[in-house]
Amino acid sequence: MNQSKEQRILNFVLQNAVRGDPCSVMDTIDKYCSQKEWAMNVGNEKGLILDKTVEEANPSVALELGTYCGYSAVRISRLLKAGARLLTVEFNPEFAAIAKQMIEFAGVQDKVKLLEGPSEEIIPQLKKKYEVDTLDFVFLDHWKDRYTPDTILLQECNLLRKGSILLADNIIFPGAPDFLNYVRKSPHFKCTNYPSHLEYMQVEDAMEKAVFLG
Ligand SMILES: CCCNc1ncnc2c1ncn2[C@@H]1O[C@H](/C=C/CNC(=O)c2cc(-c3ccc(F)cc3)cc(O)c2O)[C@H](C)[C@H]1O
Ligand SMILES: [Mg+2]
Repeated sequence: MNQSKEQRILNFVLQNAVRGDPCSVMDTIDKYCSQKEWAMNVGNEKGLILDKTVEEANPSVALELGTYCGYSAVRISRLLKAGARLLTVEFNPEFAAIAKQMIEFAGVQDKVKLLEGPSEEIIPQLKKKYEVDTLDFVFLDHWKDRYTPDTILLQECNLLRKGSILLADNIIFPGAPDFLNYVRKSPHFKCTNYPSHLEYMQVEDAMEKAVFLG
């Protein structure tokens, strides 16, 4: 059975990156996806915006929706302080298996908990099953039409506190128009837009930061 693109990306990392070195893993994925096969990792340009937002949040507990191959899970978790953790949610078993290997190869497995399943099922379990009080940082990078329902669900589950930082990828391309409308119109969020480019392409994209005001 021939390999998937995601399997080829993982194999390229296993053969070319430095085990235990998150930056080497990120750089190797970016090299493969810019030179050989495009893939929807957040990439290095928007990755820098992600880095700065994670550093601003300095989270004890972070959540990522849409693990895919684990690129942003590695990127986020490398910045976490001792004892801090990232919960990352992926419902496709093949991608979850690839991401798990990517996270372990990068050596960040002690900071990352990969939760396999749909976000709408997992979010309501975070408090009781995963011992979460509130989330300090949330990275939204899953199906774009799920950003809004999951943001509403996070509020309904009391998982956000005054100052919780949400960061959403792909505001322009593929776009998340209903999410943009929702957070910008909501009195409960203070929004900031960060223009950038689509990963590995010269196409406009942007990220949106939405700080929960309580
Ligand atoms: C209903 C279940 C919801 N709950 C869920 N619960 C758990 N996991 C979920 C849920 N919904 C989805 N996932 C997982 O997250 C991942 C999905 C990621 C989606 N990302 C994009 O679609 C995108 C496209 C482009 C793009 C740009 C230009 C192009 F030309 C083409 C594509 C660029 C980008 O940066 C992009 O992030 C993964 C594949 C999928 O299994
Ligand atoms: Mg994305």
